[in-house]
Amino acid sequence: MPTRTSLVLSIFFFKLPAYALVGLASAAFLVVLRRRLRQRSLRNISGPSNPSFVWEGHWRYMFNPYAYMFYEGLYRTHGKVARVYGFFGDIQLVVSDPKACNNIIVKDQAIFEETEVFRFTSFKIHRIHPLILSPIQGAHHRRQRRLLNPVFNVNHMRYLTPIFYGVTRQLRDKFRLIVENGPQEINVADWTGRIGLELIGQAGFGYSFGTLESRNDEFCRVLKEWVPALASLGVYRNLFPYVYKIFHPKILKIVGRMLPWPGLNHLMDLAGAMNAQARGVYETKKRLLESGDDATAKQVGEGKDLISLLMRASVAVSEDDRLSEEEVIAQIMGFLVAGTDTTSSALSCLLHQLALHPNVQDKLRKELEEACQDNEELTHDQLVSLPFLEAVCRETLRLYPPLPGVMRTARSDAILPLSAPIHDVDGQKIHEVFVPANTDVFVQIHHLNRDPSIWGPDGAEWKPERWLAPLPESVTNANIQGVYANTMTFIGGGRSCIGFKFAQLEMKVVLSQIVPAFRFAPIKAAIIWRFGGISSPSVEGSVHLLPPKLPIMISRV
Ligand code: HEM
Repeated sequence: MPTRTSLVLSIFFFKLPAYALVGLASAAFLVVLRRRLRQRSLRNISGPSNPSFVWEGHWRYMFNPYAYMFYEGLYRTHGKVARVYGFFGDIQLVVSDPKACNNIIVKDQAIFEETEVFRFTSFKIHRIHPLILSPIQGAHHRRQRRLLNPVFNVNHMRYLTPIFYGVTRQLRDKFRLIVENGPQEINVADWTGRIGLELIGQAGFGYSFGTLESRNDEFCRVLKEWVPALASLGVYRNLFPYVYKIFHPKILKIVGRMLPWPGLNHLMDLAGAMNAQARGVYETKKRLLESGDDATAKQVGEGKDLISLLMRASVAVSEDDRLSEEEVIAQIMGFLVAGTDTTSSALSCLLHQLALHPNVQDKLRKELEEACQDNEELTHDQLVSLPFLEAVCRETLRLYPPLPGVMRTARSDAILPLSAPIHDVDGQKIHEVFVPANTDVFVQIHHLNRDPSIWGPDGAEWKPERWLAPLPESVTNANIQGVYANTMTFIGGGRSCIGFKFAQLEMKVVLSQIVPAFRFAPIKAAIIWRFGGISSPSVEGSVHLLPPKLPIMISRV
């Protein structure tokens, strides 16, 4: 006969945990079943079969540096709305139909919100405060945008222009030294990474990272590795929202460190480095602002940088609207993540195209030389009025969007109208797609921006001249509601890129200084532009994708 104590012990140690496990498993099964039943209408959408039901579906192909091949195949075989599989057979949609994309990003933005996976993996991993780029939604997000908008307006861009020139002069001097004794091969991706960080440092935070003086190379690497490191977690990122809801972040941090999972450990190291850097910038700024106007005037950027403005503006508003210390640090981190690698990728790509198209390069050089006859450094207004410079930037950002896609989740049932009907798996025409609540959708900016039915049969070619004539009617008719040049490169709606004018100005200042001074030519090896999270170049056949490599010959003009 079992004693009373052994009975209690067996219930406590064996039966209760077993019941709890069975309970949890049954609850998870019911959740999955309910979702599958609700998603059954999506099975009619054309798409590849599920390579692994239980675990990762297509995520292995969608989030790796070779993802561009998968998306290309998907687009060619299944068209502008394709069904793919995620975690435990979850159905997701990859969309590049213009009307459907407008609905997701603008018209129904209240329904299609940032995915939980993005919110949790990106920022909670290091327990940083919610920031504009991440979990915050609704009123909280609008409040932060309200505070940030003025620091990104055109007037402020005029103030920032001289800061951009200061940094770019440093780059030009470096290039001059490199080509002193004749043409040289340089890794453009490395240099654009350095200048991208220094520009955001000085103009964004009034802080020099010293990347053009060969200081802080390590931090450039951290930023370049962040998005690929996130993508490398693959489908396992789906677990994060659940574990974060159940366990305390401190426990997760300790457990995360102990897990034999190099990808996660690496991501935590990167997040730690970014957090420390962002805190360092904040502390420096705070000290300077507290020491008064004289000290601020002497710092890099003379206190006109975005974060100084934000901190001052934040003091001036009511207590409820004020950004807390953690929120400002979060903004710094957000700008670092959102504004460095993206601009670096765009600039690299533009210089690559100029190297491949010497005629375009000459034409751009001529326009810049003529404009700079009286003054080597053009004002903001002069820069934005140069038609060919504008055309070259637009064409690059259209054809090679640094962020090739964004992800959203339908918070409630939604209907996606289509600009042209698609055929379901039975060959029936569909004019709209019913999207059940909790379905993830990927807006495929890369394919939308080069769609031949919008941009014409040469939509996939780099032709800056297309912007010098009126655009075809098909572009106007597509009515793309992105904030930039009939494209979704910076998306649209309430979550559009707040830094899109900043990014364009960076690109234009850099080009205005280096194109008249140097000639860029391709090397023999082919360059491949890969994307998983962010577009980045590498030499064809190269196994090492990080750091990105874009070798180009540079010589004096
Ligand atoms: C060529 C360069 C850039 C590109 C292509 C780009 C693209 C984008 C895209 C597509 C988004 C939306 C992401 C999503 O919703 O999932 C975004 C958001 C954002 N970007 Fe950019 N970006 C660029 C440069 C910058 C710069 C230079 C800054 C800051 C100085 C910046 C700050 C932000 C912020 C703060 C958000 C979040 C906005 C919000 O959630 O309200 N970006 N960007």
